[in-house]
Parts: sequence; structure tokens; C-alpha cells
Amino acid sequence: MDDDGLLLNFAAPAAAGPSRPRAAKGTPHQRAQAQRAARASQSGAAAAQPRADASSSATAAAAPAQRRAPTAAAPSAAPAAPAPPRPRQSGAGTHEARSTPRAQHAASSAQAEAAAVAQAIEAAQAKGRHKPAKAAAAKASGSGSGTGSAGASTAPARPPPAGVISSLFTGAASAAPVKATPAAPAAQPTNAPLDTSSFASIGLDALLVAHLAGRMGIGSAPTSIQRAALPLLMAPCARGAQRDVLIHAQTGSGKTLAYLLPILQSLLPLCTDAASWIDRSVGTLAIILAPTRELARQIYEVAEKLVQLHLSPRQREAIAAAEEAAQKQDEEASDEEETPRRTRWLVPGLLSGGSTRNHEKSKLRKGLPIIVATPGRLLDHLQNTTSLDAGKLQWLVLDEADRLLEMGFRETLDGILKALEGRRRMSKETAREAMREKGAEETDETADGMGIEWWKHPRRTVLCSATLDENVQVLAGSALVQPVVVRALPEEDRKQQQQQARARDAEAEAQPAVTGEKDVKLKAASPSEAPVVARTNLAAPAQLRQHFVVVPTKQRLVVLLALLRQAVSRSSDSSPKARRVIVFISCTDAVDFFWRAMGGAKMSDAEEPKEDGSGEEKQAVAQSCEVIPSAPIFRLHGSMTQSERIASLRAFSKAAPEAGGAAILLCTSVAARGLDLPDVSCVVQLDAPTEGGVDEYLHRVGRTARVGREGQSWIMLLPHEREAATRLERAMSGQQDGTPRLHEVDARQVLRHGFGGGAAEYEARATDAQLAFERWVLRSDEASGLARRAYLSHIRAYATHPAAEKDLFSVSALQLGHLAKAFALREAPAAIKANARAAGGGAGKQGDRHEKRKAAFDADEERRARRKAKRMAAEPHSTATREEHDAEDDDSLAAIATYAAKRAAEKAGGKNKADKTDAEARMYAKVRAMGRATRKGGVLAAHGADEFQIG
Ligand SMILES: Nc1ncnc2c1ncn2[C@@H]1O[C@H](COP(=O)(O)OP(=O)(O)OP(=O)(O)O)[C@@H](O)[C@H]1O
Repeated sequence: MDDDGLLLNFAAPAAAGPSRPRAAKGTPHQRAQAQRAARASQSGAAAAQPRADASSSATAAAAPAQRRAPTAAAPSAAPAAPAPPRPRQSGAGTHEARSTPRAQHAASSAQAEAAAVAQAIEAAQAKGRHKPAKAAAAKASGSGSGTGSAGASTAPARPPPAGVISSLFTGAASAAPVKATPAAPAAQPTNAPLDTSSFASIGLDALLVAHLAGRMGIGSAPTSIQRAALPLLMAPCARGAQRDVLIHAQTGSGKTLAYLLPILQSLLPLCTDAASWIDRSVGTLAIILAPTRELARQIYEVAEKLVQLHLSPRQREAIAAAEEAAQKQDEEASDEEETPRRTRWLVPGLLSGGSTRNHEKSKLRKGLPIIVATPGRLLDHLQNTTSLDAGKLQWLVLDEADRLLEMGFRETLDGILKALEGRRRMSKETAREAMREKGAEETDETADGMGIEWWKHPRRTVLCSATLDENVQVLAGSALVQPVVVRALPEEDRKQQQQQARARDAEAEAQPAVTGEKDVKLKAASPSEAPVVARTNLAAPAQLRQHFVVVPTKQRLVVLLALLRQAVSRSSDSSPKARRVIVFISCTDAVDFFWRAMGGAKMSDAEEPKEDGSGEEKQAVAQSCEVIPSAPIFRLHGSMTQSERIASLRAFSKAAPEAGGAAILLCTSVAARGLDLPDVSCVVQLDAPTEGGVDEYLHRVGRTARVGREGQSWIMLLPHEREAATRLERAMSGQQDGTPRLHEVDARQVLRHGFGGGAAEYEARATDAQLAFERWVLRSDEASGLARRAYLSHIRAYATHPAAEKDLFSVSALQLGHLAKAFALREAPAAIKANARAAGGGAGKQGDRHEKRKAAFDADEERRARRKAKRMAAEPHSTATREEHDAEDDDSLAAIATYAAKRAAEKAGGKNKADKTDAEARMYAKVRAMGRATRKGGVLAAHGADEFQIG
């Protein structure tokens, strides 16, 4: 990592530095909130509900009053020496602060907040809304040294659920510093275009060569995998010969063009005058399947650019120039100029979830010779849309095959393969009938009525993946016939092979038809058998600089901010290109929270702009964050609508076009595969992948360092997850030269680079940033709700790590109190859950579609949790299940154990009470529904399939 030039100007926090006096009487916004809180308090409307918003409103309201009477809640005195970790007692908070100069800033900044919180607690108590913290929460919060609650020293009997303010930089953060390891020398890119080969020399049509270099700006040199795959896929596909291909190459190595170019080249003969009768109605000749809508759209866009082949005068010149440069086929080139190709009919179409079926159907009626689709939507059309004519299909590509399988598309793929076979047989039969009608001598079972031999060659199927697991091999066994596995060569073989290639390229100039590359590692397998391919160790592009940082749980937020400040800083790398950063987060709620909080957190005490209720803030595509200035922040996750996802991705790709500009995308794993976003200079994994292990890690980091470009990646690990870095290293080491690729960087170094200054300064600035986020969370019910949901969903997601990773990623190892701070929450873990439940109904009432969807998701999760609890009772020794379940009810670990024990005891006693209760509940629900129907004059009918035969 470059140490120089990362000391950013932290203008806003500096202005709001340690000695900055805070507003004496509160802002007008706070005063307004105070009045509202007072009115609510008088009316006593919600006295029975433990609502978090009461504390948040009252917090702001109480601040001015508290500042007038500081003794009411401020810590009486900071300890003279660094305080030893002190377990928080149930019902009593402590404000931990060291009397070192650097700790004093945290104390002084936090004092005003502490006063406000203490006042809030009083307000909440006055309303009788307080709910004591559970023992489990106290245990979790007290486990570290940093979490204490403000005001404890002045009000020891006061329970602290509404506000916990703790210092970021106490015991937990002062682990032994990481030994600096010298950065590995920059490695040669492994996915860059080869300087020893050209598209022309490997047999690509001159028109395509010119098009790639001209309109598409790709250049004339293929990447290693393209050089390996193109000749194989462009060679004629004779019956019985090897024809199907499994492409296995690193991320960002140009796999998309490795299959799209051969497809296009094979269709070019149909674009000459000789086949001028062909139009869109010819049917679908190529289908490309991708696992996600985003990836499907991206491939579709590349295909769309590729088919823009029409012979404009400029292109003719380009072709002539390309052919002159290649010094070959002069005669053919001039022939081509006289007979311009027609590619107008080559229309690609996108069929993917999220767009309307009717619109797609109307496109299919017109004809789509090239289809890019997601599997579910394609199968749907194959089954229901008669105008989808795939009988003459020549190409089928399954991109990101491993992901397709991981996402559970196996059955869908089988269905698609069967449907395609059926269509092919039917089409062939129909054509044969037509030929027979024309005359017996013309009968040719491979030609259609126009004499084109669509069925002469079998369909070619291509599987693509950056990782090759056993599932992919099984799929390859059933979907591919006599497959060839094509891999790009590892670095150590490359130089030697390049020399051989030079010699071969020289030969190729004399013989344009390329019939295969000797340096490709091929392994054929017999049909219907999985190709026997040893699972190779995986590798990230060699030029990618990979880092990991072990972060104390409660510093997650500020370390993330520091990393982002550093990543978007102009001085963080010498490239003049725009800097785009992708941050992977484990769940959609957490993405939403960080995205909104980054836009909402304000460093100054200036009055917040009033929300007008129009929801504009929510609908904006980008947020701008005061802590990370001049880098618009976007988000992407599966709960966004399709149009939001497209708008977000487009805006992120187009943001900061000027040199040195920056943009940040917060996303879930939905963006991990295949997405080719321009100029991504850094990938940050705030959370390690919960599924997919090292494969997923590689796909995520593969969003940067593409086609030979530089890039850096960071993964943030909690202290108990440190070993994960060693495992990643081990999994990746096989393809590397033994030098460690994953470098550890001290969290303090990240903070220093991100926030600037010495220890006292960066700690003060990080504290200010943290407080700004906490203030934002307290500002409204909506913000608090977002933070709580993010926190709870994060824990749920954490519990989904596979059993093999549970030794590192166990929910029981999480410091829940500290984790709450990482979500800018000042509530104890038990209170978070209670408050989230209490506020749960609000989301639906607001009519917000996303909130409703998430609420439904949460309800589903709850149901699953209950089922798991039942299973757990049946199998009390299954630790994996127990841990998974822990996450569902993070603040009630003890309660779950009790519940499990109770259920086990019930079962042992032969009284299956809970089951009976469930059945009863279902039956009562049924009776109630029937009663309602009767009252409304509905007709009731019992049928044999019903669970309860209620007369
Ligand atoms: N020969 C080439 N020269 C220069 N750029 C290329 C070349 N081939 C492809 N590219 C560009 O490289 C980028 C990455 O290509 P692509 O998305 O196909 O990679 P990939 O191997 O499929 O990556 P992933 O495994 O992440 O899906 C694209 O922007 C593409 O335009």
C-alpha cells in the first residue's frame, strides 16, 4: 500500500475538532423535536409501548437542558489512567474514557451526547416505557472493554437501554500492532491482452477485427483465454468431432468475447448477399444464459455493440487497413468490399426477470436471432411463448455456470435443455416434410425449405466459469458432448508458450485457418460423462494487490470510512482514471442502512434540512457523504426494483468521468459475478462472503484488476475471524509462486491514512465521524429502524456461513454490543430487538413496498427460525443448527437454549404440545376465515384435500 499522499484533508471533522464548542441551546430542529417530545410525553399516548423513537426524540430534546446543567449526566470524572475493562452491570452504564489526550476528545465529544442520552432515559422512564436490558445483552456488552453507557457515574441505578455511548478507542482496539510486511513487487498481469498475438492471426474475420479495434475500443490483441478458445470455437464443427467447450479462466480475462466473437463469426456467412432472404424471422440461432439480470443485461449490451456491423465508408477503410496490416487475403478483402454484408437482421434480445413478459413476447414475435436470458424467464418462454422459435439453435452458452448452479437453476437448466432438444427435433421433422413435398431427390434431412443446412452440425454448447467446482463438472457431463476444457495458462508457462506462439503466428500468416492451439490444456471426456478435470487451485489476477485488516468490532464503521476515504483519494494511486470503489456487504438491509446513513450523517451541528415527506431522499440514486467528499455513493441489491438496479449501475458506471473523480457502490453479492464495471480501482469486503467461500471471494475481488489493469482489494475481518485470511491464502497459493498475496495492514494504519494526522488526531476525527452517524440514527424513527434492521439482518446473514466455517464465523463469537456500535446504534442488543419488534408495524403502514417486502422476508425468517428451533430440539447435539438459530434471536441465546430444552423435554415426555398448538392455531385460523366468509355471504365448500374437514 502506498503510504505517501494518503493523509487526506479531513476538512469537516477538523472544523468540528475536539475543542469545537457545541451549540449551547440546541438547533432549531432539536428544539422542535423537544417540543414534540414534551407534547407526546404529556399526552402519554404510547406509554405502554417500549419505543426507541421516544428516546431518540427525547435525546435531542434533552440536549440543551443537559448542557445547562452538566452535572446531571456528564461523567463525574474520567479515570486518571487507562481504565481496565469493566463489565457493565445490568441496569447501569459507564462512560469509559481514558485521561490520555487522545481519549479526551472522545470524552468531550461524547459528553454532550451522553447528557442527551441520559435525559432521554429519564424521559423514557417518566413515560414508563423502559424495558430492562436482558442478562444476555449485558453479558455481550460487557464482554469488551469499550462499551459502557453514558451517565452511569451520576445515575448508577438508571438502566441504559435507550442510549449507550462508548469510546471507540479503548482496550479492544489496542491489540498488538501488526508487523509491517514488505509489499510484494508488482506482478505481471495475468489477464491482460497478449502482446504476442492478434485477433487477425488467430483467424477472426477482418470485419470483426476492425470493429473491435474501432467502434468497440477493444484493440487488436486477444487475451490468453481468447487466444486459446477462439480457434477452437471458430473451427468447423463436424459431426462426431469435439465441439463443446468448457472455458475456465480468471476473472476479467475477457470470457464474454471469447464466446460472442465465434458466435458472430459463424453467423457472418448468413449476412452476405447470397443469403439476402434471411431476416429476423429466421428464428433464434444463439442463446446465452446468465445467472443474474445485471449480467444478462451486460452481455446483451456487448452483443448489441458487436452486431453494429455495417459497412460505412469509415469501416471499409478500417477493414482495408486491418487487412493491409495483416497482409493477407487481399483478394477476399476486395471481394468483401464489393459485396457488403447485411447484419441488420442480427438482432439480440434480452429476456430476463423484471421486465414485462408481453413486451418480450412482442419482440419474440418479430424474431430474435440472438437471445441473452436468465434461466427462469427463458424456460417460461420456451413453455408458453409459441413465437419463440429455437428449432434451428446453433449455440447455447451457459455463462457463470457455477453461479447458475449455486442459485439453484439446475432443474431449470435441465428443463431448458430438454425443451431445446424437443424444438430441434420438431423443426427438423417439419423441414424434412417440406423437402419431401418438394421432391424425393431433394430430400435432405439437414436442410430446410430454403436449402440451408441448419441441422448439418449439432448445436454447440459452451460453459463458462472463473471457478470450476464439482457441480459444474456434473453439469458439463450432462449438457456438453465430447467437451474440451480450455484454460488460460498460468504465468510460469506463459513466457515459454509465447515464444512458441510467435513461431506459430508466423506460420499462421501463411495459413490463415487456425485449427487449434497446442498450448491449450485439453481434456476430452466421453459424452454423458463429466469431464475429468482436476479442481485446480484458484487464483486472483496476479497484478491485484490484496489486503486484509483485522478490525475491532466497534470500529468497523470508522475503519470502513477510513478505507473509503483512502480508496477515493487522488493520491492513492497514480492512475489518472476515475476511481470507482465497490463495497460488498452481507445483506440488503445493511446496504440500505449504510447508504442512507452515509448520505444523512452530518459532521456539523447545522440545522438538518427538514424532510418534506415526499420521499425524494429515498428515491435519489446517489447519496453524497460529508465524510467522503466528492464521491457519490450508489447501492445495488436484490430487493431493489429492476429499474432502480439499472439506474444505479448506470449512474455508478458513468459517475466521475473526469480524471481522478470517484464513486462508491455499496452492494450485496449480487454484484460479485461477471459484472464488468469500468475503472473499478478497489474492492472492499466489509463482510466476508457468507456462501461460496474462496470462489466467492475471488469473484468479488475480480471486479477490479480486469484485463491487465491494476487494482487493490481489502477484506475486513473481526479479531476472531483472522484465521480466514490464512485459509484464503492457502486456497489461492497453488497457482502462485509462493509469495503471500494477502497482506495484513494494521487497522490503525488504515485509520491514520484515511483520517490523517497522528494518533490523537485520527482517533478524534474517527470519533467525530462515528458520532455523526449515531446522531443520524437518533434523528428519526425511520433512521433508527433502518439501523436496527441492518444490525439484526447482519446477524442473521452471519449465521448462514456454512458449517465448515463455523469455527471462525460463529454468531456466539460476535460481540453484539460492539456490533451495535458498528451500526451506529446506542441501544443494548436486547433493546434493539425489542424496539425493532415494537416499530415493526410502522413500515407496512407507510406503504413502502420495500419495507413490506423486507417485513415479509423477516416473517419468513422467523418462521424458519421456529422450524429450526423444533429441529434443534429433536437434535440437541447439532451445533451448526444451534448456532444458526442463535442468530435468529441474537439477544436471547439463553432463551433459545431454554426453549430447546423445553421442547426436548416435551418430546421426551411424549406430549407434543407445541405441535398440537400449531395445528390448533391453523385450525382456528381456518375456522375464523370461514366465519368471515360466511358473514360476508361467501360460499363455503370443504374438499377432501383440505387439512381440516370443518363443516
Ligand atoms: N482482448 C481484449 N483486449 C482488451 N480488452 C478486452 C479484451 N477482451 C475483453 N476485454 C474487455 O475486458 C473486460 C472484461 O471482460 P469480461 O467481462 O468478458 O471478463 P470475464 O472474464 O467474463 O470476467 P468475469 O469472470 O468477472 O465475468 C470487458 O470490459 C471487455 O470489453
